[in-house]
Amino acid sequence: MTATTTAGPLTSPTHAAYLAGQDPVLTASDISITYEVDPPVHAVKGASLTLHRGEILGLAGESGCGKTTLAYGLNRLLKPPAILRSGEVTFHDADGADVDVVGLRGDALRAFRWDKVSMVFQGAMNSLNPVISVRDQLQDVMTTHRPQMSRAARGARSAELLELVGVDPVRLDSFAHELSGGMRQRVMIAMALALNPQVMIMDEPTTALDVVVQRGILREIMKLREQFGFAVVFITHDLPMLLEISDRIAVMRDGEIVEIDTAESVYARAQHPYTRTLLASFPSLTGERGAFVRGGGPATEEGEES
Ligand SMILES: Nc1ncnc2c1ncn2[C@@H]1O[C@H](COP(=O)(O)OP(=O)(O)OP(=O)(O)O)[C@@H](O)[C@H]1O
Repeated sequence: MTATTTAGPLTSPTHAAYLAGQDPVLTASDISITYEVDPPVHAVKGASLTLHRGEILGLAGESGCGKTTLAYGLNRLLKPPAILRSGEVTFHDADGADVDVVGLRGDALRAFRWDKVSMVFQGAMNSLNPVISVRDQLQDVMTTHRPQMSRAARGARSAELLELVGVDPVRLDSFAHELSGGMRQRVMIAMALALNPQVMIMDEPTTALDVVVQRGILREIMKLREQFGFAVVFITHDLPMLLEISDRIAVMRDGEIVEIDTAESVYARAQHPYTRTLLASFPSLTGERGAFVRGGGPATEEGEES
């Protein structure tokens, strides 16, 4: 299989066939982001991506290649010294409206974040507020974004959210230090799910966790995606993990997306030398792949990680 373009990321006819039936939910074109430090760091250079409704798009690449910066750009979370130098981001709402994300300001921007596109940040499990209970942290999201919701409805939704992510609602009264790392991360995912977003951006959501806990959480994310149909941008340097969970994979190097294809094509016929180097750097890929997460088995229960 040969590359279809000389400029832009490498891709394949398999990818073109995959795209045929897809409905975009988020389109980013020609995104360039610079950290205005001395000397400036051009962290993202003309990256374009389309995320489709309900798909898991993996964003792979070594540490420092610009994955987090691009994700922040998609969700308008960049802070100085980061500057979006060029590019457009369009959110294609399920109600049919196209939203110019770069142009959003004030209340419209606050309403967009969490409501339409939510994010699970790198190291998020350590960003739970230590002096506020899980209940209050979950309810905070609803009080801010759904002020019309009754107290009873917020309470019921908080319990439901914990159940959805595989945490016993008895934990609503817990504080962060009383929870395992896996449980904390599940709570962060519950917060990101709270408003039924159409897109979730997950930046290394399981990297700090041991492998069994990691697997349990990945299975939960895939199950929730099936159930609610949100799309996911899943960011990690762990390419084998992405091969298991993603529909498509974009490979980023030095601020550019160098290859984008279906997970199957990346695994079987990676075209870019950098993608091949990344694949070769994971010896585990020579063995069985995907059996654990995709192959089912019981979802991880709370007790498994305590
Ligand atoms: N606040 C900052 N000021 C200056 N440069 C920065 C800043 N934050 C990130 N960078 C630089 O921008 C580039 C991209 O960083 P980014 O964190 O987006 O990469 P990444 O692929 O997400 O890596 P990691 O997985 O380690 O987070 C790197 O060269 C990084 O050093």
